[in-house]
Amino acid sequence: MTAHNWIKIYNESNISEYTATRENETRFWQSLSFLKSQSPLPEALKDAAEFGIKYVLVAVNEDIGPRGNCGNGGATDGWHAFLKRFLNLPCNQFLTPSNVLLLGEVITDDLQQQSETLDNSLDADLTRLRTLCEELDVRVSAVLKAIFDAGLEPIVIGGGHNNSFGLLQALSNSQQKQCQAINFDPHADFRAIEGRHSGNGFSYAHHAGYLADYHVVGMHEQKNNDTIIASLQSAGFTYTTYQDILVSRSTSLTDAIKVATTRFDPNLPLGIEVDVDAISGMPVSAYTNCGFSVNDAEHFVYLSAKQANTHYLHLCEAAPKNHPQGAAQGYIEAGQVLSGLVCSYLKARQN
Ligand SMILES: N=CN[C@@H](CCC(=O)O)C(=O)O
Repeated sequence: MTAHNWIKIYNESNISEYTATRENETRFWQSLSFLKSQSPLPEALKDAAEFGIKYVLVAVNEDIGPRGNCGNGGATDGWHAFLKRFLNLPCNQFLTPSNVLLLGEVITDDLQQQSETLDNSLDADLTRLRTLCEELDVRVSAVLKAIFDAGLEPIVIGGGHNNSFGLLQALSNSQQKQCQAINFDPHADFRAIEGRHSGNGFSYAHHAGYLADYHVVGMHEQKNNDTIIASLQSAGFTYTTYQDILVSRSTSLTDAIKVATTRFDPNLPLGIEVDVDAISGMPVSAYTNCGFSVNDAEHFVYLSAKQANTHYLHLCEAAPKNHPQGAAQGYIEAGQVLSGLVCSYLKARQN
């Protein structure tokens, strides 16, 4: 199976349910490009790059990873909330996404379907969820490698943080180099090599030799056990805690980001990771009201994306249906936040 088998490529008909028009304004959906070529994905992406495309929006609609991590479902829907908002933003002098390709979705439907009846409180079902997550890794990695090989920057939205593994594997294989990642997240996602899930994307990437350096911004002191912290430290990786930034205020968010950006090797590729469960009140797999603000997250993305060696943005774990006030509110808020983060990335990369 190749990358082409694992992608559902969008055209206008896939977004018509989300879009509206307004007189005298051009909206983002009217400025974005679709992949029109009949060629296999790798060639079609290279053609798109030649036509001036720089950024690629791609979805991974799944919640197998968070459920395989003994957590809640719902991360299947972040992408749809994002589209509803992002596609209808007005193009203007601040931002017009004319070099952005709306590629589509990594195919997950069959895996999601197989996972539907699995109960993560039962050992056998948990093992099966982790096996399905491994199958998903293969697809994410294949599609993302084709994007990186074409010299394009993916913006990956949806699903659990498990997909950091496929992203880092793809980037490392494409560049033939180890990678670095900066992660805005209360969780280090450096759990044991115990079967794939959303809590061990970075430990697996390190174990497999894809991750050379890693810094977690806003790691929460009460959301990581001793084994996770010890494993992170023995890998030589670092963190700045939520408590450092927002409780004792012994450092600022800006300085916490600079710990990584000043230390990281400019010759190695960098991935920007945001688990939106870092943000207070977000509808996510693991809800918190003790987190960062939306504009903190936007600042994280903006400042990190200013690094010349940045290769991707990954926004994961949004689960609109888990909003305490219901799905409708969850869609509105997830859509706004994910759109704000993508715009912060594009603005940082384009200026
Ligand atoms: N990517 C998230 N990782 C968290 C999950 C927390 C939760 O679902 O409650 C972790 O492993 O701790």
